[in-house]
Amino acid sequence: MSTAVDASVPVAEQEDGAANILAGKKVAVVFVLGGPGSGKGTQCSNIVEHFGFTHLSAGELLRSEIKSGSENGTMIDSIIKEGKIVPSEITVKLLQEAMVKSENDKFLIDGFPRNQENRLSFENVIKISPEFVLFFDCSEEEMVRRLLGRNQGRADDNVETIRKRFRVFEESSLPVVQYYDSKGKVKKINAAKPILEVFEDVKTIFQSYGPKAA
Ligand SMILES: Nc1ncnc2c1ncn2[C@@H]1O[C@H](COP(=O)(O)OP(=O)(O)OP(=O)(O)O)[C@@H](O)[C@H]1O
Ligand SMILES: Nc1ccn([C@@H]2O[C@H](COP(=O)(O)O)[C@@H](O)[C@H]2O)c(=O)n1
Ligand SMILES: [Mg+2]
Repeated sequence: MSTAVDASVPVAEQEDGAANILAGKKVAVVFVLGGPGSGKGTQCSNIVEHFGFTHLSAGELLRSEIKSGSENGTMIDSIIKEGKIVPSEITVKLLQEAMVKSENDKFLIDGFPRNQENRLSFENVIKISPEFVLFFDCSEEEMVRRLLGRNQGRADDNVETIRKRFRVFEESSLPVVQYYDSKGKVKKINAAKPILEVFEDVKTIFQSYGPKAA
């Protein structure tokens, strides 16, 4: 049975970068951003393995919602195929449910916030400030090559939708990165290098979180 979500739970610690409380539990959040195909999911898997975070991909949660046959599934499906951004209340609710259900107290939130509406909705509902924002920087040319070679059967990995996703990334997601940069919270990674080299740089950033518990 899933735990009920109570958005009215008081949040005791709200300072920037501090651990916060979700449903009575102190949790730390890292937002993982970068263009489509920059390697967010790939590196999150490595971070989970080495540093014991729970990986929550907003895109995966939305794709699961489609597969579950939920009442919002058809709407989410058409938005994803258009490369657009799903209304924040849906995505934030899915993230909140996943966080409340998890036993972990440290989360990588991948592909979120995708726009300022996402950011404000998370701030207002979940009331947690990220420890930092991990930003994967990669050229569009390289990202297209990766997406077209991904072969995971994703409905949005086609040339037409990829073009739209890049436009949304530039117009809606980069301003979020700039917002967090102005707060000194962005840790930028050169994501154009091979996977293991990118992870060497990622490891340096996560060192203070210590190894995964045995
Ligand atoms: N540094 C890298 N060098 C070469 N290929 C990579 C690298 N990182 C990831 N890839 C490959 O590129 C593809 C996209 O990677 P991944 O799914 O991690 O990207 P993403 O940022 O999560 O994309 P999306 O936003 O579309 O979910 C995958 O096939 C992955 O194996
Ligand atoms: N915050 C988000 C995240 C994702 N989406 C939609 O899902 C698509 C796939 O996301 P990935 O991170 O897995 O690439 C994305 O293009 C959006 O359509 C969203 O709406 N909001
Ligand atoms: Mg991904």
